Amino acid sequence: MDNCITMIKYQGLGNDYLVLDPNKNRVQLQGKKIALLCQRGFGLGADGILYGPIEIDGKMGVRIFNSDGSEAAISGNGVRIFAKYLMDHEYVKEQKFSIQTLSGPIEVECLNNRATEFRVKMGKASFISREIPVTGEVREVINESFTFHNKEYKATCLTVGNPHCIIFMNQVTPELAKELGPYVENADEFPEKMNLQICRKIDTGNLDIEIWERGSGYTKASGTGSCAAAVAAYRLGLVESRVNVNQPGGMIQIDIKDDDTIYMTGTVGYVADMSVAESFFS
Ligand SMILES: N[C@@H](CCC[C@H](N)C(=O)O)C(=O)O
Repeated sequence: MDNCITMIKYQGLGNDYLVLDPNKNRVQLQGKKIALLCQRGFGLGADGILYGPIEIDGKMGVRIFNSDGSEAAISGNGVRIFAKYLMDHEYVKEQKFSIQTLSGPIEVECLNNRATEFRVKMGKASFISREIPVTGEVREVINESFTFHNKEYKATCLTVGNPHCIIFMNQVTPELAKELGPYVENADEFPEKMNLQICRKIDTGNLDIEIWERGSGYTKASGTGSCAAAVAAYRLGLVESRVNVNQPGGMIQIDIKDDDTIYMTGTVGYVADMSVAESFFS
């Protein structure tokens, strides 16, 4: 049998990631191999891969890859999952610590003794076109008309370390997210592509979203997507500063502070240790 590489699968509200620890496996990650590993037919199946702990800017960090092999600067569910991995494998012993990502340092706090719930300081959002990015003159992209798949939509775009497009609707369904998602993800107005959340306001404390992720497609949950939907709804005066974001995989709670700092609270779960054929990496 091939020499095996160990990977550990976790999920955050059904948004599943494989953790590959280079300190335990001598392997190099390549984009096309990531896509193969994440396939749910020929591979292990996952929405992405978390590669770490590695050093980023001199601190303990993680690199985040989508299932198509593209790299993301940040993943909300991914950060909670990686925080659990670090505690499960005794890289950290404190309840509060920081994880370095390509989007910068992310402060996490473990909320229980089983390391299955975390509160994460996700930083601040920006609606400024140049920072998201969205093409055209520099402006805040709020309730702006876009045409996707020959139909006009009002969309609010923002970055929470990665780019998000929020479209409020009276009804959200997986089918609509899957139909609209690829057009939004690859629209010419979004030079670094785009994550889409279609969003329905339930009341001033609850939203319902369906998700199409840049580089991963339809997923059951998104931490950054939850942050983006909550902040967009708050900016539009639709919700209070504490919002439960409901999605197919469960609920993520978002708190927006007076200084606009976003906090995300949500659960994570261990799934399995997996031995992977070395041929996946050669
Ligand atoms: N599921 C993640 C988002 C992962 C990154 C996203 N696909 C991107 O490319 O920006 C989350 O929980 O935030």
